[in-house]
Amino acid sequence: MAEEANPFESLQEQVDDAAAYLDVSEDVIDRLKHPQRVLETNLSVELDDGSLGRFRAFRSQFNGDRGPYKGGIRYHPNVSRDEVKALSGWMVYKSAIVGIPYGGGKGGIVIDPREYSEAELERITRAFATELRPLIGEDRDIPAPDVNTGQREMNWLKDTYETLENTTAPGVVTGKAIESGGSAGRVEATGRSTMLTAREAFSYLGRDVSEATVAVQGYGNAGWIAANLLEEQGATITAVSDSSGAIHSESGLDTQAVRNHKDETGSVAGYEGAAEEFSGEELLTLDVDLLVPAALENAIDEELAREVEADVIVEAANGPLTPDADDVLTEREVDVFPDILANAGGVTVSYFEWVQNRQRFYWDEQRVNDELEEVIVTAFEDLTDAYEEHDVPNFRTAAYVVAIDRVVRAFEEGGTFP
Ligand SMILES: NC(=O)C1=CN([C@@H]2O[C@H](COP(=O)(O)OP(=O)(O)OC[C@H]3O[C@@H](n4cnc5c(N)ncnc54)[C@H](OP(=O)(O)O)[C@@H]3O)[C@@H](O)[C@H]2O)C=CC1
Ligand SMILES: O=C(O)CCC(=O)C(=O)O
Repeated sequence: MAEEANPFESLQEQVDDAAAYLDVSEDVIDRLKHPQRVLETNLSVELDDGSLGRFRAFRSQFNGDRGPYKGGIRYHPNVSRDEVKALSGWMVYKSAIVGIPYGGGKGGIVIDPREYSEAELERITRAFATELRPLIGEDRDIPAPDVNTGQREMNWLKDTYETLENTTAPGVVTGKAIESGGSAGRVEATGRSTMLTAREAFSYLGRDVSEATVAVQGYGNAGWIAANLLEEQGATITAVSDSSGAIHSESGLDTQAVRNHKDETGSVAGYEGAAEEFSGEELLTLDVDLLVPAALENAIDEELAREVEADVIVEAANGPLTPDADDVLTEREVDVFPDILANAGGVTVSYFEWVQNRQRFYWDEQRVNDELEEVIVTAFEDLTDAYEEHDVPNFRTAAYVVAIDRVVRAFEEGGTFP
């Protein structure tokens, strides 16, 4: 089996690919390929049985030229220093392409949260918040949810920070519950931008997403909402998967009923409305119009890319394609619309949440969704304009051309120190 791609090297390759189309010096590009700083820490937390749990945790602050570091916190056994570095770099270019005033950061704890009680997870999260406290702040670095974290963890982070700082600072994290200062529409935002990107992509390609058949890998926050909103657009969701495997129905799955089944049983497997079940990997090579990877990095490598049958890929996950897979799909003329645009709804509505927190003035869901749509449609146009203007091989490189140019301009116009 081929060696797993290192996501940090993937990010660096993506930056280099786009830099070839920009008139920017090598040292400035090099600066855009390395994080500013990475916190690595070991959390010591008492477990329910009285033993001492030890957990490695990271926070990478990649680049702050366009604003405070911003990005989620992931709980997963595969979290690593290089994964967090890559994810924080992707945040830089994501914020830039949608034009929101943030840099990029990302954090994570090496943990399988399913093995711990809620009380243990709270102590672990509060221990991490204590380590993060000197680095984060409403104008410094603003965490948010990612894989296996959500409103609950964000509330604990905020509460710990505010207690230690003896202040109120709701904008120190986003993705909070509404009662703790969260924004309407944040839970749905990542899936919503995926749907909007797919809608714009199909229209750009002279097609209609309402007529598309769709397969979605991953049925968590990003995947299930994307599936649900695409179904609402009229698309037929023929297959979805989670870590237990994939379910399939040629006539279309009822996404809400699948969600209810997963809430009750823990997985999509066993959903009675499915005609058949197969491995999660098989879902990625189904003959569908649209494939939405919404799980983890490196879902599609070079070998699998040769077997992809979808016409269009819209990336809800961060980094689901290895650079080699990207090359194969470009050669095979499969249109890939990149993560830094397609899942940018999460950070965009996080930005709206932060604005609302700073103003202590809250918007209704319609306003959030309308503003999000405008941001994504504008960014999509910026991306396709760059695709047409530069002789780039694919939409990912076009997105990076736009994003890198914006970060470089902020750096150069902001001046260098000393
Ligand atoms: N949450 C957010 O706001 C944002 C998330 N993202 C990105 O979206 C992706 C998903 O995150 P999110 O939805 O938040 O995370 P969740 O933890 O909510 O969901 C992750 C989903 O992926 C599934 N999964 C894991 N491994 C596999 C696999 N091998 N095959 C199929 N499915 C698998 C999980 O299965 P199971 O349920 O069985 O565990 C789960 O359904 C990540 O790349 C994340 O960085 C991007 C922007 C914002
Ligand atoms: O909402 C945010 O700030 C960031 C979400 C995130 O981690 C991501 O976009 O990958």
